[in-house]
Amino acid sequence: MFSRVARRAFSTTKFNPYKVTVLGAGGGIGQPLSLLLKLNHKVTDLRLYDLRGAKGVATDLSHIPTNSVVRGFTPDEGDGLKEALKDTDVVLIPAGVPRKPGMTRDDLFSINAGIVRDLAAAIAENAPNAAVLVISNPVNSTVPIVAEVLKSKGVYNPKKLFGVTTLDVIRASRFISEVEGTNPTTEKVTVVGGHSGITIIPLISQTKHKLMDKEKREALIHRIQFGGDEVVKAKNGAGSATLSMAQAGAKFANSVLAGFEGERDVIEPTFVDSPLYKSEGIDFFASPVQLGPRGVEKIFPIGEITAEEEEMLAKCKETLKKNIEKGEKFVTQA
Ligand SMILES: NC(=O)C1=CN([C@@H]2O[C@H](COP(=O)(O)OP(=O)(O)OC[C@H]3O[C@@H](n4cnc5c(N)ncnc54)[C@H](O)[C@@H]3O)[C@@H](O)[C@H]2O)C=CC1
Ligand SMILES: O=C([O-])CC(=O)C(=O)O
Repeated sequence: MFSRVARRAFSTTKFNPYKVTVLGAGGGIGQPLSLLLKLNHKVTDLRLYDLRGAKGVATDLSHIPTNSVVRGFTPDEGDGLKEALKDTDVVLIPAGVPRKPGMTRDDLFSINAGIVRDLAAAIAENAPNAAVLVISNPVNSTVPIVAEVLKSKGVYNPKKLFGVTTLDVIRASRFISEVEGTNPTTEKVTVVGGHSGITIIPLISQTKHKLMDKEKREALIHRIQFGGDEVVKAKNGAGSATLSMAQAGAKFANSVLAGFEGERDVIEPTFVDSPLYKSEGIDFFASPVQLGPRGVEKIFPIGEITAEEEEMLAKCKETLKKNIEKGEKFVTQA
């Protein structure tokens, strides 16, 4: 028997029927990300796809008594990719290879570009209205690849394509709290630009710690920019960030769903098709974005920054432009 309170809670709980698909669900990020999505009450239909292992992960997660049905798909039985994508609302893509020590994210391009291109083509065909959240590196290039594929199929909606840069944002909160001895859960740092090394720009001048001394600030910025390397080095050949990335990906997906649900003031920095520096040939840029029922509602400019940050921005733009063009050309000049 339910108690009166429990019965009331049960009868008034509203479940929104969102379908979410993870491509690369059997991997280091895919598995914990799928677990976190299984725990998200906004998700009712969770589809997990991978070249291998997705069925086992799905069966395992299916025993958790949350509101979603979870199914696993692989290419060996029927058209698994098609079934995983059919009319889904949100697709997260952590498919692809991770770094080993000594590699840059750009070194992953030769393998991951083709993986992401082919998955984008399947999305265009089976879920043209889905929000696409790209995790696979190098994000600065894989997001433009997805855009070009969707354009070539006539289904590109710039309001629904996102490069997930949330890991930079959560790292920034954590690292600044370590430096300042504060509570990481209340630290907010706006991180703009892209997702690799010097293209990652944490705007410390816009935090409550803007008076931090120069040496401390420079070390903090460097740690945020190269936080990924810290994990790659510690894992010593076994891959890159997976658990913190799963948390970041699940957080961002939850914000996209909150936007779909019409929640107000859902703002997340993310790498999107952006007007901010288009006149300089930079088609994509990460800055705070308001999320809503149609995806991107509003892209905020980066606001007032210091001369030091202006310098970082100039360097970021140079690299970002090349990374974006590399991705675009991979599709358009194929
Ligand atoms: N955006 C970000 O902040 C971050 C991005 N990453 C990137 O995420 C990607 C995945 O990293 P991990 O999960 O650690 O790698 P992983 O190797 O553990 O998992 C990747 C999974 O993708 C699957 N896969 C490969 N090709 C596929 C295809 N065509 N279709 C479906 N699945 C496919 C593999 O079978 C594997 O299970 C890497 O490119 C990594 O650099 C990693 C951390 C942070
Ligand atoms: O460093 C990597 O290769 C993975 C990644 O993008 C990150 O941890 O930020």
